[in-house]
Amino acid sequence: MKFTKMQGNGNDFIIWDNREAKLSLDEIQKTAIKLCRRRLSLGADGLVVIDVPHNEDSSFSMRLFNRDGSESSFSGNAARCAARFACENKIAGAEMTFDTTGGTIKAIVEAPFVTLELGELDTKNIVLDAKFTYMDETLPVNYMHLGWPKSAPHCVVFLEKNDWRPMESLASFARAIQKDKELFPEGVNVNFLKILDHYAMEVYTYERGVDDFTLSCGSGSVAAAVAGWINGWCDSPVEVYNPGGTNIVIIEPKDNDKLLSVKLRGKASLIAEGSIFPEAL
Ligand SMILES: N[C@H](CCC[C@H](N)C(=O)O)C(=O)O
Repeated sequence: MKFTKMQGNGNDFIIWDNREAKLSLDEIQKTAIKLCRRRLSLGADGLVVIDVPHNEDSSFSMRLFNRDGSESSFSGNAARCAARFACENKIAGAEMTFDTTGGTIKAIVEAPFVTLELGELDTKNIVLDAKFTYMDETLPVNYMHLGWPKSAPHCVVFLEKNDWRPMESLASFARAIQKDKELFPEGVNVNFLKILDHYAMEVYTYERGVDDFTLSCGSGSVAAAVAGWINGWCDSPVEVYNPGGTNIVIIEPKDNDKLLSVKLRGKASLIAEGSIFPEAL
């Protein structure tokens, strides 16, 4: 079994081209769980599966399976990696359209950078002015779903710029939010956001399906930038600093700010390609 390893700002993925091998969904989910184990196997935050396109204008389709085998409908960093993989392997040109579980998107590859055109986000579906309380502490939160038509849930938690609490305490807060099955029946990615200035923010994402902080989350960066923009704290383009690198989020309002056209730009780096031995599985 041949693989490619890639990373987008430290969010690392194993890329599996399923166009010929045609593993079943069940086999793919089992493979994701086995291969993503750190130290025991290849190790990654998720497995990206490339397959034949579903639409005439698309060059390929992609799906992302988290390290616990669950599927996410939308991933910014994984989509950038998929686009660069497709370009390097001549599955698509440098400007391409491809299908994701969260809808058909466009990408432009200027290696190692990739810009994704993610389509339009309807602001009426974003929950503003919410709060979440855990262990006697209440923090302001916003939540939204990203991906069209199937979407991934994101919660943005606002921290003060000088809030330097340990990551373990943020992790406990994130897990408490994830446990709220009434608000988030499908689980949720929790993004902690600190506004640095009008064009820059710091974001740490505790990811659903990984059950840990990743070094970067592309969709989390989009959710945080959109929340910052909607609350009037930042303007586009927003530089989102994740521990693993920087994502740029470009937001263009349309129809009296009812719709936001969103682009995500960042690195998608090639690490290695090779064969997986049966013992890795
Ligand atoms: N890290 C990814 C998101 C993975 C999504 C996932 N954890 C979920 O929604 O289940 C990103 O760059 O957007």
